[in-house]
Amino acid sequence: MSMSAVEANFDGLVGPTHNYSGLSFGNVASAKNQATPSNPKQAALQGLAKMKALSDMGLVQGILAPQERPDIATLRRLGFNGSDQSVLAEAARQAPKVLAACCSASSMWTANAATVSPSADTMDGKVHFTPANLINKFHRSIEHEVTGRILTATFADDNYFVHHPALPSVEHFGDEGAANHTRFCHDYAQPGVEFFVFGRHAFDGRFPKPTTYPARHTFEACEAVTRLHQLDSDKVVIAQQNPEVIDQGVFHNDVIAVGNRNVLFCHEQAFLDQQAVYDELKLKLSGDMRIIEVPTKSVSIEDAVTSYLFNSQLVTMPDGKNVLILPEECRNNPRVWAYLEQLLSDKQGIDDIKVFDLKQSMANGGGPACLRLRVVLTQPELAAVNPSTLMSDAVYGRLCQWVEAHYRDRLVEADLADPSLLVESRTALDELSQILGLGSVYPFQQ
Ligand SMILES: N=C(N)NCCC[C@H](NC(=O)CCC(=O)O)C(=O)O
Repeated sequence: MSMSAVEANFDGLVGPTHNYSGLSFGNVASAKNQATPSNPKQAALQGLAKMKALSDMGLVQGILAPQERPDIATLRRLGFNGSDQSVLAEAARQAPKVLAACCSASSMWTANAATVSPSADTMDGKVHFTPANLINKFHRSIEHEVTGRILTATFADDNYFVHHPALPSVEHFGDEGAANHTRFCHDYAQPGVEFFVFGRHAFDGRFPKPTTYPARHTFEACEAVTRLHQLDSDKVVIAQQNPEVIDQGVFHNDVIAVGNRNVLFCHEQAFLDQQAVYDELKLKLSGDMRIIEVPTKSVSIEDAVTSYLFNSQLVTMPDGKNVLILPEECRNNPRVWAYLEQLLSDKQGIDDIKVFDLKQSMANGGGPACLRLRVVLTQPELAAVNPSTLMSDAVYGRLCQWVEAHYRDRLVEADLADPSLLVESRTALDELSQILGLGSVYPFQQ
């Protein structure tokens, strides 16, 4: 049986409470931009413009809804009570940082929504999803339940899709999802090699770990997901990230490496035992595997972290050309830009680049690749996806209108306690769940 398959990108729509609260220790941009006023409207429109552009390039583009924020249900679990207004007011008075965490729009970075294994790789021939528990950061650890509901409403048909609950929410199984997962293949429809990257071992003290910043993702989480997704261990590579670069702000592997099909584009300091990682990938993929390694002398770790060169999307156009989708910060860094010009003229396997303005997301450490969850789908699987979640001219127009109608263009921390922001957000999300045909996925709708 021959079957064709495509890689779809499901981007997170930025929610109405997008703000800069400095919540992510180890993420340099998040710390640096704490207390800067944000522009949720611009953030959402920048994200939508990228989605529309990729859809116009002939790629399959999906949309994942944001979460309900402020998260009143979580604030109630933490002991705030009374009316929703008094929950907000008391949280703002007693614990403003907890309130900020319960207002983060961080679910926009859907590279952290889940790990996804295409049906060609799994024993039961279904697409498997495991939402990431994101246990290392409180504001992100409260995402996975609703993420699971949104994924289930998007990929609903259980003939094709399997949804697992998140791993146990303890640091031993810290799981950051697809930000630390890449799938290599020769053809999307054929079995591929799934590449999992972790920051530290939880149960084995023999291995190095970072000393300044946290390693969010564990080896044990990677192994658990490979079991849940029924992957063939001959087609799985699990590698440790270089702890020294985590300590320089590389909080996810997708800040230092990106891969697609048979191409791996990464920095020379990305992995702990770099050559062994390459060897195992080459052995398990078999056939042509292309590794484009960027040396420190061309691009330092600091330049990689500030420009987000590796947080690019590496996409294959319908004509087979490989294109890097980059944030504007790459063009603003002369060393990174010179490297990119060289890369294109060397013809090493990347044929073109496209640059996007994603400043609102970038200021919280989220580049083009953070904003998308990749889902490889066969034609029948694609036909089974909730059609309202797929980008089109009509959906784009409708969503831009929706953002214009409901979003503010300025938000500072003090605004998070504003009871009208809660009303605005719920009104917007209620309408959005209808536009995207999701049913009742939010706590306020239950
Ligand atoms: N690399 C990938 N795939 N994702 C980027 C996630 C950025 C996110 N930032 C934040 O959550 C900052 C929120 C704040 O500080 O307000 C994080 O650190 O988890």
